[in-house]
Amino acid sequence: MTLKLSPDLDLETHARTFRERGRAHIIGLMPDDSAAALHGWLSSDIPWQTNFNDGEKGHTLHQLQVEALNETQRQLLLTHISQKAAFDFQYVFNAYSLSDARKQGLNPELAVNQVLDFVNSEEFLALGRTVTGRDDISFADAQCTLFRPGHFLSDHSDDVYGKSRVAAYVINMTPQWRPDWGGILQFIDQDGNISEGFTPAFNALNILRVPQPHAVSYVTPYAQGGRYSITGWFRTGEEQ
Ligand SMILES: O=C(O)CCC(=O)C(=O)O
Ligand SMILES: [Fe+2]
Repeated sequence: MTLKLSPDLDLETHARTFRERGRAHIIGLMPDDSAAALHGWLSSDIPWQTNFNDGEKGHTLHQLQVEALNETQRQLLLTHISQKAAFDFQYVFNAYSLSDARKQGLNPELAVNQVLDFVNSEEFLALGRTVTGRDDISFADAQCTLFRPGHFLSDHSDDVYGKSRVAAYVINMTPQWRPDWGGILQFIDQDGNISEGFTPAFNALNILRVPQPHAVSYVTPYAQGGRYSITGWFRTGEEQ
């Protein structure tokens, strides 16, 4: 199954919205069969890791390491993360980096790996160039993410020195979600208000200009089913 874009996307309208607001929300990104295939890969065989940060430093726990924690250790880790989140940039969520897996030759048998080729296909990069108005976009990196209850990503702007990020993209692959379950992609204005929020959706693409303050709100304990996405950045220069 090769993933495709829907043939009838109105990219000029999204480009105008992006110019005006610094972001765009594109529904019906792929034909139904592509969306169903991607959803199948995301909800079955991914070796999810747990990503969290301690200040500037990112940490990744592999599934076996998470399973090896006893209840006390798990609670200590979560308490530590919550305490840091009160005052500092903080995140915790499940992820599987397609870019790192490709570089390291990991799990070559997984069908989901081909999503990295999809986001680097001429048609997906052309979509990114048209919507952002930036012809110099040359590649995209990608990771699968899964936010479950207790996961969040606090206020940040995606602007990392040396990464040449033009815009972030988030392919929403969550079949069922309610806005009051949390996990909202929130845009934070100068007064600290939420100027816009995108609720997890199915087969929709968010594109957001870098830099701009945004966050993924805390996923409540009663959220069902998981918030699945493919996330990455449209970037310039040599692929790295
Ligand atoms: O998952 C999302 O909606 C946004 C993720 C994000 O902001 C990031 O990974 O930097
Ligand atoms: Fe971000």
